[in-house]
Amino acid sequence: MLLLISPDSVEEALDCAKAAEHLDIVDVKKPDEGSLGANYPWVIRDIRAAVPADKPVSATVGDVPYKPGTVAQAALGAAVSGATYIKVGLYGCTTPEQAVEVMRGVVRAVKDYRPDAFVVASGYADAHRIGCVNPLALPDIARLSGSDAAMLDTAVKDGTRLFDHVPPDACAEFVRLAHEADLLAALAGSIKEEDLATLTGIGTDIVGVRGAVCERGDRTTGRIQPQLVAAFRAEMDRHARAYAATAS
Ligand SMILES: O=C[C@H](O)COP(=O)(O)O
Repeated sequence: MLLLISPDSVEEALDCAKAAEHLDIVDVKKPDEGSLGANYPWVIRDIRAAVPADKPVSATVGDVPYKPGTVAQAALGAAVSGATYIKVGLYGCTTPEQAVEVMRGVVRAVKDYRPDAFVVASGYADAHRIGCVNPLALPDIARLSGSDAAMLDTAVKDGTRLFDHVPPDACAEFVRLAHEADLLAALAGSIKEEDLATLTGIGTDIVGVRGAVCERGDRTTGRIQPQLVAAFRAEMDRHARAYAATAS
């Protein structure tokens, strides 16, 4: 399982860089603009310059509206700024058809510019609270649009977590559907260390985290702490070993 960590600034990205050996993807975000809030192009560029070259930089395009042209242009902006993982939160899409249309535009805009870029179609585990597409529709949306991964996060950061909205069995189905479609499955949403056994067991490919590696567990007022990133990774590795031992 890969570990994706979401800093909100160059300063936090530098703290991520101190823990670079423990993480896999640095995900640029602006949490005060929403769960998948988009940051400025120059922040993406500066973070790309600040973290080791072998660590991919991801950028969120935002909790986007159903405006395919606007979103495609924004996604290209993230790619031009140096991100190679482009994440789109399909917040304003109320049907799978709308979501596929948005993601097709993103895939074309990004891959015309950079064919090896990795496009992530993200939905929300708590979609019922905001009226967007069903979480289990995401793998099909990603497949039909030519995206590379399907992801779930939570839209409302109020202390509720991924499994409060999409229980482990349904997350397992999400991962199964993603794998059946040859996609990576990414899961996030106030994930804590205690969730790692389940996430490992269901075959999650990428776990996305912010709050759990911030001081006081506070994704808004706390800053990412390199030692918390290292501790989180150690737990991931422990569960990976335990799972491999039981599987063999
Ligand atoms: O992409 C992952 C998110 O940044 C998750 O943030 P969170 O762990 O605070 O919910």
